[in-house]
Amino acid sequence: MSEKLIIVTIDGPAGVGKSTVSKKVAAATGFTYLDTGAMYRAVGLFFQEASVDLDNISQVREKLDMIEIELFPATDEDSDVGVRLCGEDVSEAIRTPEMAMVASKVSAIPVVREVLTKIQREYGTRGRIVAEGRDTGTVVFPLAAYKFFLDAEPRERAERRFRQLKARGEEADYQELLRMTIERDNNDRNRLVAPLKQADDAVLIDTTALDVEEVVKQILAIVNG
Ligand SMILES: Nc1ncnc2c1ncn2[C@@H]1O[C@H](COP(=O)(O)OP(=O)(O)OP(=O)(O)O)[C@@H](O)[C@H]1O
Ligand SMILES: Nc1ccn([C@H]2C[C@H](O)[C@@H](COP(=O)(O)O)O2)c(=O)n1
Repeated sequence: MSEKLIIVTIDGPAGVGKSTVSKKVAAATGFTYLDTGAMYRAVGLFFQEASVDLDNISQVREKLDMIEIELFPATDEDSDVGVRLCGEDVSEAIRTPEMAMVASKVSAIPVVREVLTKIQREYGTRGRIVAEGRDTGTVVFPLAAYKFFLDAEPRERAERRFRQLKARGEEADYQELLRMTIERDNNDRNRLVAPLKQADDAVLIDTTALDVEEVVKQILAIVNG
């Protein structure tokens, strides 16, 4: 496969470190980072603000047709990618734990996945992409050159999110974060459409006892061959 078409996928459950690791891998390889979760979060915010009844598929379809999502690069390795929703910068609004739960709910709606997967694949045609999410290696880019599945114990992932929120000076309740992590895992793993699972040809990395740099090093050792 020509180098320009290479895609790297990094999937895994909530709070495992996908975004952090993907940004570092993208920076190290000069690839573009694609945060597919940000798209689901943006759709969740749009639906919440428009009071969309998620069980009303015709209303969901109608509102989906109105959505314009634009991702723009993070200002630095430690910040999240920016997102404009219908022209409005919602980069911070989509990053709350509550919005993560809304995103997890809307991501179970087939037509939402259909629309966002199409957009994600359009990004992929450019090649040299590090895509992270739940289904990037199983559904979005099944022919990706390198696939990784990051995992860690739920308590460790909730602890990581707790430390992340505290470092941002935000209020955080560990027990609530653990509950939300487990709920999101159940939603993402058990939904009928594009459930969270390791692609058969993905490299599994249990990050429970690894730090960020150790995970990035393992990935780059494979990608750089
Ligand atoms: N291997 C690791 N060891 C310790 N901390 C980690 C590790 N990987 C990531 N972290 C930290 O865990 C926190 C959550 O990471 P990140 O936001 O990248 O997770 P995520 O998988 O993208 O989560 P979500 O799917 O909920 O968006 C961050 O503060 C990050 O620095
Ligand atoms: N490829 C993806 C990415 C994300 N989702 C859903 C499931 C997550 O709980 C939610 C938020 O994602 P995050 O920003 O936490 O990675 O969006 C999905 O179904 N498929």
